[in-house]
Amino acid sequence: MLDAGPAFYLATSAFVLAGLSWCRQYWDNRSRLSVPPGPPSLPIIGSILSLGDTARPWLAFNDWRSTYGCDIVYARLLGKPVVVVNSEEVARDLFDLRSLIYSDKPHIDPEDVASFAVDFNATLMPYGDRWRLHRRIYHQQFRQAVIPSYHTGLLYSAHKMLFSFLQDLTDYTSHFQMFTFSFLMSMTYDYEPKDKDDPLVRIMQRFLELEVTALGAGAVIVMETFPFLLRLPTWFPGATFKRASVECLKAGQDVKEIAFQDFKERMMNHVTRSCFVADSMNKMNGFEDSIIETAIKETASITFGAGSETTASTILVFLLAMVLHPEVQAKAQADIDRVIGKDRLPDFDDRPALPYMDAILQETLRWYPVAPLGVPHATTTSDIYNGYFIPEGSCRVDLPKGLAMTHDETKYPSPDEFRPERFLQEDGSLTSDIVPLSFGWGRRICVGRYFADAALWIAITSFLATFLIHKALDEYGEGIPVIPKFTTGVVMHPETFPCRIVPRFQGASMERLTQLTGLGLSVSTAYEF
Ligand code: HEM
Repeated sequence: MLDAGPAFYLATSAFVLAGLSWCRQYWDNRSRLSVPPGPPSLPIIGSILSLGDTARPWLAFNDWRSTYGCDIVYARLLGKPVVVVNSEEVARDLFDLRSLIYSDKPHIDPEDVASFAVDFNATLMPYGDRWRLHRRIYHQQFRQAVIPSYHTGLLYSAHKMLFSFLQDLTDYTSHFQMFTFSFLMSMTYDYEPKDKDDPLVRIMQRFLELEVTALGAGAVIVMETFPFLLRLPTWFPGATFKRASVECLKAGQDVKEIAFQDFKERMMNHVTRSCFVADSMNKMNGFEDSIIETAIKETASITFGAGSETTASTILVFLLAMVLHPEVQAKAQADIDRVIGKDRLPDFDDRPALPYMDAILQETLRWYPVAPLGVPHATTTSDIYNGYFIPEGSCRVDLPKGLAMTHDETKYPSPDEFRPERFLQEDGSLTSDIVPLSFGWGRRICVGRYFADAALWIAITSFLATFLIHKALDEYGEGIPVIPKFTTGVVMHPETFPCRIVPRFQGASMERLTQLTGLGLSVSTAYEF
């Protein structure tokens, strides 16, 4: 090789020079390139004034798309660079095709107590080895192929939800919440919560509340990505925030340890069945390897937070759509009666024969995505996209899928209307559009999406098979109008609305439901509220 001669050295030098010249040109271009268009920026506050309703930033993000005529918009918000991705095409290009650059998450200041409180949450975890291990554990348990193994458990939780409705036809929010608590706790720890006050549920909820509303996921995302949201309102003074951080740290310990230790004790006594923790510990040798055991403990503790509010909120959106659209409800119930009849309840085997129910589910996810901003991604290096410079590191890349993507008029005409038909072909079969938009993108796409899909389908189909929902009546017997209003936050849901839920069939009773479910449930074993 050393004797390769002048030709070799000349070729090598030419190659190196060409490389250097390319790099030079690249850096020169980069320094000349501008960031994507966006709202005017003032010193210190950046573009906050252009946001309008700061509690619903996705509305402004969506407007910026037409104002700046671009699907990718750049803004500085109180010193933080934010790149807003406003179309499916750009999201696919960046998050799917350039996932190596766009899979990080906004970094939480390590000095902050909050960073310890939520550092085991995969949703917020920096892109790296720890996240990869967590993702592998989730993937093993939630990949599409294993979802049928959860069907029996999901069906059981859905049937319990029906019993709860028969007991109390008014408290629909609690029934949907309890449905999610039931399937998440039994799927994760083989633990069946007795009621909303169940001690393990309370521990999980306490952490979730602190994480979402007081501190963690919600506030950290808000703090890191939309700090203007924190600075504007007066109800979030610094002292409260510090106290909440410490509380969240303690709650985070509880959420990891208590349910896991409870599970281990039951396992020692050989009274546990297959579930997320049991299967992961067995498959990955968690009993021998403390790093694996810790990762399983952490991943398990997050399933409740990641899956409960998102799923229950989506079912509430469905309920709102049904009260506003009796014609959709009637069509779905006619389908259910035709396929299933009245002598049994829906099962997962019925799903292929009920495309209209799937269309309702897809339309629900599209109409009001419950996580309209998704969870922000961050770039690990700078990038050039379509001639625009995307800054490195601290750049937060947001996903306002709430409106820009799921309400894209070219793809979904009259996007504010609830029309399940948009997901059906002329012959009544489903289109290939499955709205993955609600579940994120690329390597960080929601790892529980197939599981959530199964849970949502069985919940809404079982509900429509058994109950009717109407407008509530005023004192004159007139229907009370329902005006949709939504909470704000990282996960949002419809505010409580008046409605009247009634059993579909005469003679619907606990006994009849016991017969139909075949699970031996009775008044005494249904949830108590
Ligand atoms: C309707 C229900 C659900 C919705 C709308 C939803 C939505 C999302 C979204 C938007 C993300 C962020 C994706 C991104 O960063 O691009 C996410 C991440 C995640 N979700 Fe879900 N989710 C749902 C249910 C669930 C369930 C049932 C589970 C688990 C049992 C789950 C577990 C997770 C986890 C672990 C992540 C973090 C993934 C990662 O960063 O690698 N989700 N979800």
